Amino acid sequence: QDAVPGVVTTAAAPAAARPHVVVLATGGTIAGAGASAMNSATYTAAKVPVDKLLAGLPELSQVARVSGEQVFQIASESFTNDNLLTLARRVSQLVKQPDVDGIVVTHGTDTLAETAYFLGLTVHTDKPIAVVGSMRPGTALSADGALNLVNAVHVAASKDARGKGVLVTMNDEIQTARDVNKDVNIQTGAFKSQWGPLGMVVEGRNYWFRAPIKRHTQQSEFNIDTIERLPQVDIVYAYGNVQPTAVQALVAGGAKALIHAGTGNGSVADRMVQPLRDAQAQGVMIVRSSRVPYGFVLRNAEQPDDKYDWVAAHDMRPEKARLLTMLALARGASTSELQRMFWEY
Ligand SMILES: NC(=O)CC[C@H](N)C(=O)O
Repeated sequence: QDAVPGVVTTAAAPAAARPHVVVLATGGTIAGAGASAMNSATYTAAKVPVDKLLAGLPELSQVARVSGEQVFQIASESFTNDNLLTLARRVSQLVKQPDVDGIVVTHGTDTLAETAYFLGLTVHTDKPIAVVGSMRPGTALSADGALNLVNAVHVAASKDARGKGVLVTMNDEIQTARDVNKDVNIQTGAFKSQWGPLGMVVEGRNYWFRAPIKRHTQQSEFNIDTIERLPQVDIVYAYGNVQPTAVQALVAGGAKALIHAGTGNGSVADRMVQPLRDAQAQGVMIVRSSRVPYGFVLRNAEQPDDKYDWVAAHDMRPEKARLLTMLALARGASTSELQRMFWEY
């Protein structure tokens, strides 16, 4: 066993032949605990430490040599840009180690898809990175975390998962980080992609049906090893009777870009167009996304993006559009470069 402080090795010897998977724990419901087995929705997230999580799953040792590190112990709605940078840097360090074959990140489900997309944009590796959470705490009846975690370790340990970027293993499905989102907030089948999962993992075997087509990991122009900080990018939500108050406050608060979570095909209320253009005149980039979860935003549909020099977020949800825009601005990208990135990533 490796005598690294804070690292627990749960696999039994002879482990050398098995792939080595590092589980980076960040909190969430997969580390949650409730008062009784009936508490499937009322419980405290981010309670159980990673060594206890791994020790409770002897099945893991059949899959891989597993070590665990507690990176954070938080609910994922509280994730900050600093958390993203810290986590991505640690993943990047680990994947460079020849003795590491794959990475699992355990995460609260609320912003799991954001973190997974960020890792896929910034970590350069062909080693599998599986991000996983659960919808029920381990103390609940029909808790889903145990199998989700075993599946994540299996995928992270798999040669056939190499080169497929960051994957999300929830509810027996293997999803690509780019496409997947939490679309249901109370059932175990919570993670969906409008373009469909890449495959499934069942009883320790991966069944693949397709591969990601968009740029990620090794083909990405972003690299966590060279990113020092992320610029402030905020989201403004569209709704009936919306007023420019939020736009003005966010610009005054230092936003370098605004993601407009528009109605329909990224439409913008007539009274919001000038406030957004005023923000832009102060150097704030404007990105048009949609609050509608499925479909995608087209350039120059609903608003004249060419004329205004606005960017269309394609099929990226506002919260994921924020991540790509931060990374683009950190590289000093122009609006046309950011538009290219929305087509490519
Ligand atoms: N199912 C969950 O993980 C939700 C718990 C918590 N809100 C989080 O995202 O961390």
